[in-house]
Amino acid sequence: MENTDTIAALATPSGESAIALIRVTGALCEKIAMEAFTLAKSPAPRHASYGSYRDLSGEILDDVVYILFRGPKSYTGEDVLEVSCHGNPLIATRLLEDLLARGCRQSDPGEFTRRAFLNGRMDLTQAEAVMELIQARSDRAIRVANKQLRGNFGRQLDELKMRLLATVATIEAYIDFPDEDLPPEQKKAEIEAIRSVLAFCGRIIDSGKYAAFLRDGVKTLILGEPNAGKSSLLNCLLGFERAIVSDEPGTTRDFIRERIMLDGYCIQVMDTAGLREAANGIEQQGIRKTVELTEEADLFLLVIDGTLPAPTLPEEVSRQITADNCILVQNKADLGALQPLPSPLDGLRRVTMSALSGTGLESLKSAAVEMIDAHLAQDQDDLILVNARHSAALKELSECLESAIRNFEAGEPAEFVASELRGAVEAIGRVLGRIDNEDMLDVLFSSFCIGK
Ligand SMILES: Nc1nc2c(c(=O)[nH]1)N(C=O)[C@@H](CNc1ccc(C(=O)N[C@@H](CCC(=O)O)C(=O)O)cc1)CN2
Ligand SMILES: Nc1nc2c(ncn2[C@@H]2O[C@H](COP(=O)(O)OP(=O)(O)OP(=O)(O)O)[C@@H](O)[C@H]2O)c(=O)[nH]1
Ligand SMILES: [Mg+2]
Repeated sequence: MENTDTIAALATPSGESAIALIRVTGALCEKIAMEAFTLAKSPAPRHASYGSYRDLSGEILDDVVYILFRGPKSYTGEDVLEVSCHGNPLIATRLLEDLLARGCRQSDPGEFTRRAFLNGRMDLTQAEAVMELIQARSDRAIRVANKQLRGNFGRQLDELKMRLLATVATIEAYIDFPDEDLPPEQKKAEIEAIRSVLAFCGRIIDSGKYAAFLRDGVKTLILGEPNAGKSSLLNCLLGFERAIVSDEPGTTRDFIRERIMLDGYCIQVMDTAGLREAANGIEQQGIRKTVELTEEADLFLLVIDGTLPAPTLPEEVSRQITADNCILVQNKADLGALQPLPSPLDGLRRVTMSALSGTGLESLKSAAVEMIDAHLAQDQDDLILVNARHSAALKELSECLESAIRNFEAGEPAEFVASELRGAVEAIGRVLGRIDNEDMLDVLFSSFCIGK
């Protein structure tokens, strides 16, 4: 086996805490446990024991709880020793130093999970899900990462692989009989089968957009004329006074970004400079930035002062707005009679509210969640946290499949089509982690925390 050395790391954040956990994995675990806890025989596997940890000089460092997992029934698939000490960073550091003195090496980032992967405990999509889970910023992101950690994506890819291999088998069965061709009916069915794999692949690639929502939050831009109450709305959504509010038009110049949670979604809300033509100098720069931001926004909250005639939006902005991605917030409803809406604004979903008093805020929140559910989020059940590595491999896979379909239809030799499909099967294998490239693993696992 390539990983024979024993590695150790603090698995909990450094700093004062109730308990700190140090994890060790590799061949030395059992020996270390017996020596540090002065045991006559090996501790029962997967059994929590209380004991005094003595360093190499025999001094007691702390009274701890420890567990020895015997490989392969452990997180990494090798022997694992976990030591929970009192959560003083000085104690944890001394324990770790003693483990190093006993022959362990400080682990690299992600090295425990890398070993779990290399020892066949999980495929690469599951290893990636571990990191997604740790970094998830919303309940929904956690739910999706958890599914992926349980092997959801891997199973879907396996299914695609089986379907392609079935087609390869059918095609190859005819290679041995040069005088016989695949019957046209069957050829059609096989091409259909490849097409359905291709479509599935396309859906996974497309869901990358939603994966980005889960990772970074739905990018939501608060837009509108100066003084409409955009900054008041931001403050109202956040529940604290984040942005400066004043009755002077042109108050907000630089955009302000904050995160909120709405029904398990992470929302990245941005308050922007009010749009108007008369502006100059710094305000004009702020407006240019607002227009730039509209290009990458997922959702718009268009705020208007409901008591004034509705504004006309700059063309670059109105181009980005549709009934599927924009909520019209008719603000200042507390001031009484609201002006009628001109077209095309009357086609937008509308919420009447007062950012000053908070009336209508709940309707705005539910309208936003409904819009995300209906138009932005898709296929939530089978969702995958698509990353750049997956997209690249899936695009390669799609190209193999497209080319196989083309050549199959053009009547190219069966061997040729079959070999292209085998190429596609290999591309699936690469997503799962059957890879020939250590460097790629280095890059992937280096983004993990130490001790994970
Ligand atoms: N103390 C502790 N808590 C932890 C972890 C850990 O490593 N240690 N984990 C680390 O991320 C997560 C849990 N993941 C784990 C995954 C597999 C095994 C394990 O021992 N698997 C064995 C036995 C399975 C069984 O008994 O059903 C196996 O798969 O063979 C342990 C933890 C979160 N909490
Ligand atoms: N009555 C009433 N006043 C409001 C409401 N919302 C905002 N205002 C007032 O409208 C003025 C402008 O509010 P802001 O939130 O600063 O407006 P803005 O859209 O951010 O303005 P700029 O940053 O200049 O583009 C302030 O005096 C607010 O107190 C509301 O719902 N009702
Ligand atoms: Mg403002």
